[in-house]
Amino acid sequence: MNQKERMLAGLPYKAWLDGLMEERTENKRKVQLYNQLRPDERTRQEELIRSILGKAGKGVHIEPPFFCDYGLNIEAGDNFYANFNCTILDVGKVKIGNNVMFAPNVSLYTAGHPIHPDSRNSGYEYGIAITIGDNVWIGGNVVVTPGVTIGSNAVIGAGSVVTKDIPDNVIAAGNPCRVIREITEDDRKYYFKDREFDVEDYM
Ligand SMILES: CC(=O)SCCNC(=O)CCNC(=O)[C@H](O)C(C)(C)COP(=O)(O)OP(=O)(O)OC[C@H]1O[C@@H](n2cnc3c(N)ncnc32)[C@H](O)[C@@H]1OP(=O)(O)O
Repeated sequence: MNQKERMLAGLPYKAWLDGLMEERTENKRKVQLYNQLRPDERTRQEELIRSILGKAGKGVHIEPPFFCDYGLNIEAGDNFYANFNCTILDVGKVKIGNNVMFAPNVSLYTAGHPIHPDSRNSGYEYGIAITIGDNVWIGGNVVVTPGVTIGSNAVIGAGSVVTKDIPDNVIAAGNPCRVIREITEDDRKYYFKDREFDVEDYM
């Protein structure tokens, strides 16, 4: 296996060999262009983000500035929205489901380095896949660490550091991120805490 194949297999690999550095440079060039587009250049934004991401469903919008290593290792479903300053270290695969929203400063880190300093200084690093289900809302300043899966319909509270898998249908928050409670039918009619919708078309 070359270093790229090792990287994608979640094995220790060296990030500057076998064309990986060139791929990152090419991606950074596109990302820089994306981040410099004017807000009204919607068609160009859409074309460029589709050429950066490995896969993108219908209605993907990522607010600039956005940062990622390769782009190609990110798969986003339909209706993906990421607010300002999203950082995705996509050394490993990142799979994002349908109807997912990221608040500002969400960071997904598939990448990591060995713990022991001698192993770390060898230059080997790794990327372990991150998976986000459907209908997930991730609050501002959330960090997701390598290998985590966030279940469908989950809400991740602002400022959380998600170090372990989060099941479907829960609110989870904190550092480390833990389940606060399940989301149930009772949540349907509220838009914030005990404030009920005053409109009919919210479902
Ligand atoms: C796409 C975009 O751009 S979105 C715009 C950006 N907005 C955001 O990032 C806002 C994100 N919202 C949050 O983090 C909210 O706190 C929510 C959605 C998690 C609140 O969910 P609720 O069910 O209403 O939780 P509630 O406020 O009742 O709190 C329940 C408990 O969790 C705690 N809690 C709530 N949010 C957090 C959090 N982010 N971190 C740690 N603890 C939290 C509360 O303090 C409370 O604890 P207690 O029981 O000890 O008193």
